[in-house]
Amino acid sequence: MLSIALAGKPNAGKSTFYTAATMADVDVANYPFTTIDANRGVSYVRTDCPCLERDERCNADNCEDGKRYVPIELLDVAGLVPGAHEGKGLGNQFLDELTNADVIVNVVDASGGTNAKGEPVDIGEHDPLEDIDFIEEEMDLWLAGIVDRNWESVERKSRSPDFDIDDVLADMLSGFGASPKQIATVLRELDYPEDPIQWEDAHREELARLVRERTKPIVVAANKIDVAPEENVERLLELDKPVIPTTAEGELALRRAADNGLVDYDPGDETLEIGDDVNDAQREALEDLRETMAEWDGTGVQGALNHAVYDLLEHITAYPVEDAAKWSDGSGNILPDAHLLPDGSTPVDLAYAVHSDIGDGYLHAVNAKSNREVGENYELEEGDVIKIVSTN
Ligand SMILES: Nc1nc2c(ncn2[C@@H]2O[C@H](COP(=O)(O)OP(=O)(O)OP(=O)(O)O)[C@@H](O)[C@H]2O)c(=O)[nH]1
Repeated sequence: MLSIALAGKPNAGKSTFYTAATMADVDVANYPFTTIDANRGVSYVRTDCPCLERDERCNADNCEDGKRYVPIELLDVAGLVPGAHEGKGLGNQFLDELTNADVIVNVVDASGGTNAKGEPVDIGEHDPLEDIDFIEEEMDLWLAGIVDRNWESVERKSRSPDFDIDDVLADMLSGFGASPKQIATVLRELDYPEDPIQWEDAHREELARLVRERTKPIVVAANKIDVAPEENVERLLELDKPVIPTTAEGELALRRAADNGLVDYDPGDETLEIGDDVNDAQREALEDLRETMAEWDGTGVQGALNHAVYDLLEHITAYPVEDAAKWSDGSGNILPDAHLLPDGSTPVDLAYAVHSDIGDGYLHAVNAKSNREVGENYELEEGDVIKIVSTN
């Protein structure tokens, strides 16, 4: 399962974001990994279910009237502070945890109510723009430290006649989630001496930066938009980086209210409907929230997760079925499964995602929307419904 890590300074709102995003509703509570442990849970990205193209909505557990929720893993990486790579705060432990993630949501307190160390201050007192870069810098320095500590071994290996720097670095950085292909791309971008003995610190630092950029893309959640000065949010949005305005507290309140039947709201909706059973104070709070959502296109919590998976990681959602006419599995369940796959994936990749042991049992695939057979090199599109025909 794809893994998204929430990172950011203490008090930025990570735990609130995490609690809201992993809050199981009735349908998803049966999911086996809903709570893995305190900081690791299941959340969802939202997409349009292909059942919207049919007369009837599907009966999948994770489809709410055509709003399809596809599981991902969410990690809450508690308070990272500047200097973490030198062991400040809880330091390296958290950086270690980030290595398990495919993509990072950097939760920033856009209200300026949290200072550089993560302590609460008056709203507007701290400039949130100062909080943007430090996660990248901490990760870069930390990774550069790992490269540095391993460099003697690279130098040693370079004396072997079949030394290949791509292989040695891919091996060293695989624990960070870097694939051999990514390492090869990074090395093409990097200007470096042939002989590892001649590498300087600047080469290793640049290597670390490029590897981090490729393997850990970051989206900023400009959080606390319900109280943030608008100007702060606007300045964050002007950055040359992906930024999604969020109110984690608003999302949490809405999920709880929806659970209690007080509002009609599904995660990712841009607005909410207030029911009749609310008291005056609740109505006022919900109306305020509705105004904030109207200004920023929703609470942004679902938007940040979606941006991480669909835009930064460039994934698509594909739906394997056994019956191409009914779009169902063998027991008649319509569109029972949804798989997130990297853009450019083929039916063969989907077959492997469904049955990792398919081996060479793959025969062919049918696009259930067009009812046509598609070749092995067909590139899957968002929302494709595919029947895979195999020998097993
Ligand atoms: N107004 C407002 N407050 C928020 C929002 N999100 C979180 N908060 C508040 O900010 C404070 C800190 O939130 P947490 O979720 O505990 O922050 P954290 O980043 O997990 O902090 P650590 O656990 O210390 O790393 C709490 O009082 C939250 O209620 C938001 O969207 N709006």
